[in-house]
Amino acid sequence: MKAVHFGAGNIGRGFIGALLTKAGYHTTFVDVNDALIQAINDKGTYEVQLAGSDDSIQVSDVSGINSSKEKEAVIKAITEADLITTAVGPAILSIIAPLLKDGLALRSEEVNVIACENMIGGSEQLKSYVLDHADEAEASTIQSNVGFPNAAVDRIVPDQSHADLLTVKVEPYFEWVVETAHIKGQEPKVEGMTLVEDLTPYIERKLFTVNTGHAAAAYLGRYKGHKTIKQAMDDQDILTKVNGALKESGAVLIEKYGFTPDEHQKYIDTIIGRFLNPDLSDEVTRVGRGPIRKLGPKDRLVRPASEYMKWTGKSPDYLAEVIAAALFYSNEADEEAVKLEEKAGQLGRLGAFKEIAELSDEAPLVQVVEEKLKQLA
Ligand SMILES: NC(=O)C1=CN([C@@H]2O[C@H](COP(=O)(O)OP(=O)(O)OC[C@H]3O[C@@H](n4cnc5c(N)ncnc54)[C@H](O)[C@@H]3O)[C@@H](O)[C@H]2O)C=CC1
Ligand SMILES: O=P(O)(O)OC[C@H]1O[C@](O)(CO)[C@@H](O)[C@@H]1O
Repeated sequence: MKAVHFGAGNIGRGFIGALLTKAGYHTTFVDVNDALIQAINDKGTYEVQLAGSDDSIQVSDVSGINSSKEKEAVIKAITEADLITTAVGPAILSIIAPLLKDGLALRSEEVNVIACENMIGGSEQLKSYVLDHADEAEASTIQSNVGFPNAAVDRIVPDQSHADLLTVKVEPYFEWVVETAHIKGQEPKVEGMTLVEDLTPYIERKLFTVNTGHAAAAYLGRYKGHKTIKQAMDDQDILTKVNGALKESGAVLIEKYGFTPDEHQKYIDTIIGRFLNPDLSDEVTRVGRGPIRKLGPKDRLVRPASEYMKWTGKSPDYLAEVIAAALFYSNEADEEAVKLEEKAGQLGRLGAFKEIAELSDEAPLVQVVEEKLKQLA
């Protein structure tokens, strides 16, 4: 069996690629990072270290293609693949779409494309980008043959620094949930992949707990000058606020999806334990990366804060403080952080927030964030 995986980064090598290989797939990584691709092809194997133990997994039977240099090779790999996955980041899905379209349009057999990104509806979004580049005949072929099932992926994989470029250290915990609704042909059989009929409760619980809590630690931590998530979480004031933010997002999840308060609290506690893992050094700048995306209307901060107001009628004080801290976020190495600062310079922080979160002056959340901005200023 052959898999093509776009993005040989942290999640690509440390999570999806490792599971695909274990399930018996030869995995071809497609990436634009030449050093990574060369190393994959030179070695044909890499190590995944499990944080907190001496255990590691040797991932073999892998190869790589540099998509900026070898487009025809990528197209060929797509036409031969039994499964296609991505972990490139939400903003890159539109960039890989034209090449993906070229390969998918040549297929006569069914295949599934699973976007493993931190976003709701990632695979469907990728499908729409792919179809944007297809003519009528290509679109018809792709609609008939290609499934784009949505997925949720959860495993903390920090940025890496090892003597071997390919080695990747991951937390032992992982969850990969794929929705069956849009699968074409046979369901993929990958140990560690859970198939569900309705992904919504899984993706929302994950995005609005793991990612909301992580973002809270990152933005509050950065605001107070902490370097890593662990350092931020060891600050009692931040720990209290992260728990507060998760109580607010949790209240919505419990109402909407019927999780019991006890089971949801256990889920939160497990996640807090994961953030405190002493064997993973995760920089607040990695977790806070892309603040404009993270302040978007459907993402991990604004969506739960707005829904908390709607479902409980109460003020989302903790989430609003995290949003305010995010509006103070600064990192000159992060393109979105630079843009956010420019926008805040032009419109003021509240103005920038309204534009990014697509909220009007009258939106109740805007008023709460305004108060929190005054307190942080
Ligand atoms: N790192 C983590 O703990 C987790 C990350 N995710 C999600 O997984 C996705 C990937 O994240 P990471 O692996 O952390 O990022 P990463 O930055 O380590 O990996 C992304 C890879 O995509 C490659 N890439 C960029 N442009 C490309 C293009 N045009 N074609 C092919 N490859 C391209 C990059 O060179 C890089 O190797 C994101 O959506 C992230 O939200 C989800 C769960 C956990
Ligand atoms: O990958 P993103 O969406 O930029 O956000 C970082 C977040 O994603 C993760 O990498 C994995 O869920 C978390 O570590 C963190 O919450």
